[in-house]
Amino acid sequence: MAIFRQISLALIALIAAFAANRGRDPAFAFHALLVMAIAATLLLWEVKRFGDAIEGKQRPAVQTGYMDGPIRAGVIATAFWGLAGFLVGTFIAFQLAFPELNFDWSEGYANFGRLRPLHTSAVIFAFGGNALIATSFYVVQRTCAARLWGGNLAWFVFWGYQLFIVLAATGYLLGATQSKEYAEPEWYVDIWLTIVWLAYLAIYLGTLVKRREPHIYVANWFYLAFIVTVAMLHVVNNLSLPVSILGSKSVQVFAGVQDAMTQWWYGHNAVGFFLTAGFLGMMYFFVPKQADRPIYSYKLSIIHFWALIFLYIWAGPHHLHYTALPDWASTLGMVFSIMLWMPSWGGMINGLMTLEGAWDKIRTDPIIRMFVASLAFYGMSTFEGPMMSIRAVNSLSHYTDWTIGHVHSGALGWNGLITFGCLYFLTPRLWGRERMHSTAAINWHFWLATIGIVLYAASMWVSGIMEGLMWREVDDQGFLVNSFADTVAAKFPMYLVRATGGVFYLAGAVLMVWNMWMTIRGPQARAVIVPVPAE
Ligand code: HEM
Ligand code: HEM
Ligand SMILES: [Cu+2]
Repeated sequence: MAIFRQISLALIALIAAFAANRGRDPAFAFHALLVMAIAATLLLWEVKRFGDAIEGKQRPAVQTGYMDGPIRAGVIATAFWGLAGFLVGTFIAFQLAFPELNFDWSEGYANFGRLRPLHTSAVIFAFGGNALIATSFYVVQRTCAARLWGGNLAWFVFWGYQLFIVLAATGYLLGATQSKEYAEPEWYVDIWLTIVWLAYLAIYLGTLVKRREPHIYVANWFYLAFIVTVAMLHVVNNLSLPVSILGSKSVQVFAGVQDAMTQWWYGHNAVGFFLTAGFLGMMYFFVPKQADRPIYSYKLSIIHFWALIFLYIWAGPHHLHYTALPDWASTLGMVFSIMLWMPSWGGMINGLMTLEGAWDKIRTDPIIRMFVASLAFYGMSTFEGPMMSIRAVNSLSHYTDWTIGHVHSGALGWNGLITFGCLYFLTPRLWGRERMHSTAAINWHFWLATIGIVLYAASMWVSGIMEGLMWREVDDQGFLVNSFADTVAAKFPMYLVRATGGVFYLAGAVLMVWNMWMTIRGPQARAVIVPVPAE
């Protein structure tokens, strides 16, 4: 086996070296070099291990308890990419307020157009994705009373996913993009992600199959729906033909309005299954755990699960109102979006009511407070979304900052806060510490993040509705009153407020990373935590 691995690594390094030499554009050549360097390093490491094994230097792997190594790595990666993504978000927020920040010397690498997809991918896929993979590995083992299936395959998923992130991010900076929002990476990066994702699915299913608990806890349903659906969305939306096997550019197999519809079927369900179903999986495990209460209603969780899965898939056309899309499709998207309000609030109510009998914890436990605020923002953005999907409302909100505000009340409020709560839950447990280093710092983080979100959302509502109304304004002769540049100038104060919100949010995250660092460095808890078969 070892010799087989070494031969494969050597072959990969060789092919990558050839591709780097013949690559047609800088992004492709750089990525080939990167893959070559990684394969060569792994090869050296393999050879060294091989030598150590022969000399009998290797210690036997610890085979007790759960497989928590990749989860610890995932917790660190989540915090790291979170910081990177928020930092870039704050920087592009300042770029929108002060265009001079698009420096001449960084034109073509760090101008707004290149950094914006870097931000969206960093926060959604790197921060959110690592949080989902790490928590899902934690939850599936605890609720199935089984170690992860596939052994070191979990490490392959962790490192393979980080490689995907680095390929995507450096690709954007070097100008490789297929120009599909939230699906910018080019063909070879997509193929790599497909391989990693199928391994992730195999681990998850394998662990469920070998479970020692007869019952499959509902959190696993949500995680599984997320993994399966994202695989399907990713493959279909990225069907494209490379122009050359030695270049990054590719051409979509769909054209025109079919391409647009496929893209927003993907884009909307990335929200529905990546940013919602997966995060609901988190909610169903970590909220009851932290509150020390059973979930409010198991029946409700099953009903809203199936309703959510069935309705989300049809709502994509609300991103394409008033386009070449046929009216019936646009109406269909609108109707399903409005119906979607009910299962969304079903989830929120189930999470919030789990605190029944433990409401006092909102006052005393800052982690619970984060979960509650997160659910409140989930409720808010899933009320706003159905409203914005109504064609008449969308004719005002579309293309404006209202959409940006909607995105971030969901992203910063719901996804961000629940992830922070989970990181605070996991860090002491995974490193065998009694508790987080500083509870006061968690409290501060909560307030900094909340103020940041409020500044962000409020400024974008004002600026969005203002610019929407300014675009529509006509004089008594029917001529437009405002030029486009007028609306941009009018938005300046709101852009400042939004960027300030970003600084608050980022500051909270810095505090969290410090707190995690101090916890991990701190003394081991006296009573060593013994793994419990099923929680
Ligand atoms: C410090 C925190 C953050 C700041 C300051 C920030 C700022 C920004 C800015 C300035 C834009 C571009 C808006 C435009 O083009 O007009 C943007 C877009 C976006 N951000 Fe953030 N962001 C932050 C955190 C996040 C997080 C945590 C997520 C997701 C989990 C997120 C997801 C997105 C998405 C999806 C878009 C694209 C929106 C669209 O095209 O409609 N952001 N962000
Ligand atoms: C019932 C639930 C929801 C519905 C019906 C809904 C509906 C909508 C609508 C109508 C738009 C504006 C489309 C446009 O005018 O271009 C939109 C944009 C968006 N929403 Fe939601 N939303 C929901 C929940 C959420 C949540 C919870 C999040 C984040 C966690 C989210 C993230 C986004 C993003 C990222 C966009 C911007 C897409 C783009 O780049 O243009 N949505 N949503
Ligand atoms: Cu949508």
